Amino acid sequence: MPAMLTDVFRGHPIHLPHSHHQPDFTSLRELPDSYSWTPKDDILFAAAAAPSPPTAVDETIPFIDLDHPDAANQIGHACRTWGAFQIANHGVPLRLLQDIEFLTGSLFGLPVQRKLKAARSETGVSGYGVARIASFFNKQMWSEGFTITGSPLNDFRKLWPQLHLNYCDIVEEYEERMKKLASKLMWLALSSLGVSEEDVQWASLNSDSNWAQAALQLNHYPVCPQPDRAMGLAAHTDSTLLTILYQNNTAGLQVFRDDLGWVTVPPVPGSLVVNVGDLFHILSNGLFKSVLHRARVNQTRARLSVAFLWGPQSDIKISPVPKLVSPVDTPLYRSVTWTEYLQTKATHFNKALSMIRNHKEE
Ligand SMILES: C=C1C[C@]23C[C@@]1(O)CC[C@H]2[C@@]12CCC[C@@](C)(C(=O)O1)[C@H]2[C@@H]3C(=O)O
Ligand SMILES: O=C(O)CCC(=O)C(=O)O
Ligand SMILES: [Fe+2]
Repeated sequence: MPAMLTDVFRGHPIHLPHSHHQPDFTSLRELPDSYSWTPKDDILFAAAAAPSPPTAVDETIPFIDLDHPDAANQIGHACRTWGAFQIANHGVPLRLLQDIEFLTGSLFGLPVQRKLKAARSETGVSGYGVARIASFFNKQMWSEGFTITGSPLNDFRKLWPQLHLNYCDIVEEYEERMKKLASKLMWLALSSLGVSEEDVQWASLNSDSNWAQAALQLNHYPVCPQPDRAMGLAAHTDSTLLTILYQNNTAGLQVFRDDLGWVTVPPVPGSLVVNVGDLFHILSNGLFKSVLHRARVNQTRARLSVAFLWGPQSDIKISPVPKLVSPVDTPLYRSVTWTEYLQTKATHFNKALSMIRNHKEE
């Protein structure tokens, strides 16, 4: 049995530079110093868009209708240029999106003491706590999270002694739908590069995606007294093949483009955001860009998001598709399993990709 996502951080306990306790966000009228970010705490904190012509002001990630006959090429283009896009006609029922949003709101609305009953351990993946990347920053993020890997039954029983089974059903249905959608999106994106199932042996063995696994990350960004100085979730790329993100009707997600700076992804009710993760960047031999993104907060509305983080089972080695590597070149990256990559990231954070890059012989 290959190691599961649940075990990846056994040897990589999280060490937070600040107090481990979640504050009671609702009682704070002023941003405590430990939550006040400056460019010193994150070099890209204030990276504004470069002065640009007026037409570029509203530029944001592409919005793609999956029923459009040219959807595959549009997805491929978005993966190469932005590393992110939004989708409509994705087939996930609106009712299910509303259910997962309700579940998320209800979870974070519980009293802190109850949430802490399901606190994530230092070496664990699942449960309530701050994002794992918190250990790489001196300042704290204005958010709380809940990660689900495998069955949420044990944790949910602690959170909702009465209603946990209903909530487990919602998570199960959501993950089922997301798995199918993620696999569809991956093949659409690869087909735009002329890559088909025969070219990716490990993925084509099983058409029902039994080679994949996922984590669900629920995020809550409470209303913030001084949003300009706060950071909801600091800039990062996801380690996944693909991440499918649902955001409630409150802006906050931003993606980074070298030429544009931070660009806001406007919430479009009923649509989903798709991010290219580091493993897809590796698989595509660097053609698809894993998108640097972050979440900002605001003064009037709490924000919720649900990220479906999707990648291969832990025994699968990901390496650049041979078809995408020129015969005279070496592949850009060495092969790596998701577990190995997550462990590299747990130590080296945003340098993880460069750690597994093949460097040209001089
Ligand atoms: C599968 C995973 C991806 C993730 C680490 C994790 O084991 C579970 C949580 C995921 C998450 C969600 C918030 C942002 C992120 C960088 C983090 O700290 O935890 C991602 C991780 C990732 O993609 O590397
Ligand atoms: O809340 C968001 O919009 C981003 C969340 C995110 O990036 C993540 O959970 O990995
Ligand atoms: Fe993310």
